[in-house]
Amino acid sequence: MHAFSLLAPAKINLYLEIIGDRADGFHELVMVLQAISLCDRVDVRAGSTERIHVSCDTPGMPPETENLAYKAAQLMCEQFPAAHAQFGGVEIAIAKEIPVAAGLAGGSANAAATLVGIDHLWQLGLTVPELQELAAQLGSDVPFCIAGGTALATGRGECLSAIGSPDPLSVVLAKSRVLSVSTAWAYKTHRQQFSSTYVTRPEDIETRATQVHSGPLVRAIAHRDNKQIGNLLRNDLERVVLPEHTLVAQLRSAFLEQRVLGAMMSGSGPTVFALCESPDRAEEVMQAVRARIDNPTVDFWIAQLSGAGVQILD
Ligand SMILES: C[C@@](CO)(OP(=O)(O)O)[C@H](O)COP(=O)(O)OP(=O)(O)OC[C@H]1O[C@@H](n2ccc(N)nc2=O)[C@H](O)[C@@H]1O
Ligand SMILES: Nc1ncnc2c1ncn2[C@@H]1O[C@H](COP(=O)(O)OP(=O)(O)O)[C@@H](O)[C@H]1O
Repeated sequence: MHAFSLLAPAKINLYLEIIGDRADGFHELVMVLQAISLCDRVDVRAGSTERIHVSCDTPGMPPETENLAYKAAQLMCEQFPAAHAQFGGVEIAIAKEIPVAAGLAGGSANAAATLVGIDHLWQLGLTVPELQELAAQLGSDVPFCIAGGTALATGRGECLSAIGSPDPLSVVLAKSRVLSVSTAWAYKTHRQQFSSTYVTRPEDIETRATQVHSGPLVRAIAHRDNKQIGNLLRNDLERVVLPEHTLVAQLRSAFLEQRVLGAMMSGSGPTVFALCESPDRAEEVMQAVRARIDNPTVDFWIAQLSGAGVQILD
């Protein structure tokens, strides 16, 4: 085959606790990451020349060589020069459904799909852990995007362990088109304001990760206790983003007024999500929040929690 089409799912964070600083300048995290059914489509095909080419149907994307999919292809060319020489360059076409810079890991998902697509195109037969190791060189969230589903993520987000999966609950997403939050800014501001609470001893970091792994949220997920899952959502970055961006805080409150299972900002935002028991309930909640917020810059989506990662389409 000279071409593969892949689905690249977005993620939400059900849990994001900032534990401390890392020597590499990043933050030590404990997260529960959850794939959702909102997907980009990534087409990867053999190129007619040696070069990498990335096209995308969405305006406002970074220059081609800054695209995370380009960086993923470049990494594969560097790591597998013989396959690159044998099969030539790659052409990548991205059809975006996942909003850009939303806290939903759209770019990371595109990079993960590119790694999987090139693995197939060049018949490398890489394992999931091998793909995840390459993915970690591209960004903290990229390893998760390879296999998706539900996972506990530690380190800077790249160390993954499997946990149970929740019911395929419905999720309403809301994001303003005019708001953007820099991930680097969010973490830096958190450090400036809250580093006095950071844990520094490696054994304490380990203990905290273990506590979350065997703790209430992971148990609620394993028992499919939807009410508890909603109650136990946590995102430490809300402490810096909500005071700065009142619309994010308003969306979160408007969802909670609808008595959803739970509502929270995803990642560094600005997307806010709400968990609902069914697609009908999600539709009802979306209509009510849209009317309540009455802001034409806010877009809404309905999706489902998903057990999938990057998928190759037939
Ligand atoms: C906040 C989260 C939560 O899932 O997601 P998004 O909001 O980006 O979707 C992630 O931690 C983002 O992951 P990702 O978007 O892959 O981040 P990276 O490119 O690796 O890092 C972007 C910047 O965020 C900061 N960063 C990221 C991860 C981490 N553990 N500590 C950090 O301090 C660093 O300043 C880094 O330069
Ligand atoms: N393929 C891509 N899709 C989306 N954004 C990308 C992509 N490649 C690079 N980016 C850049 O990555 C940044 C983060 O975007 P994205 O991955 O969508 O969100 P987030 O990191 O908030 O989850 C954006 O500012 C965008 O310029």
